Amino acid sequence: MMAEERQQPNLLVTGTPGTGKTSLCSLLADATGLRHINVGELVKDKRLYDGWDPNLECYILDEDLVCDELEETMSKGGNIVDYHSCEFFPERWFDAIIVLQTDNSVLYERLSNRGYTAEKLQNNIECEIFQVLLEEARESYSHDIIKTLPSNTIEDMSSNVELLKNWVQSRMAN
Ligand SMILES: Nc1ncnc2c1ncn2[C@@H]1O[C@H](COP(=O)(O)OP(=O)(O)OP(=O)(O)O)[C@@H](O)[C@H]1O
Repeated sequence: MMAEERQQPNLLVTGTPGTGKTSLCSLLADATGLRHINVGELVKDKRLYDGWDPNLECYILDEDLVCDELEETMSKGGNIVDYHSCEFFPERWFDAIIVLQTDNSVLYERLSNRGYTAEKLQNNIECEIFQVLLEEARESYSHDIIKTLPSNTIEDMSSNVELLKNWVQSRMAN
């Protein structure tokens, strides 16, 4: 289904682990009534994986299984998808791609608090320094639907929720 046939938009919120995707998506879902889809949780719950990566300490998701699982829901619209990758989703699913960005020192602090191994910590900090998720989004989606938002402070989180809530509402009014 093309974007214009959806009554409610689909958003993707992406960014390096720890930038605040889940926190933002959860608040935005409450504020808009849209459905929050945490892809990491979905993969675990429905076993949509293909093994475990011991280096990155995460499941290796099966992209085809994930896309098949989500197709019907996404075609109806009204979803906020939360995941630290974006290139394997069909381009037609999304009306907006939000890339959260966090300063290295702030991100380091957040990820250290999670008890990550040194290797995982370094991988994630490098991912943020090299803007891996933003590049991935730019390679996969039209640049005019991509928006970067800062996610350093609670004030950032509130203003991001407000901005995206307004965007969703104006989109639905049209
Ligand atoms: N804008 C922000 N200001 C201050 N703290 C934040 C902000 N965003 C998130 N946090 C905090 O940072 C931690 C990580 O947030 P969250 O789990 O939402 O990130 P995530 O990007 O979804 O991570 P992952 O990809 O690993 O699931 C949480 O403790 C959260 O409370």
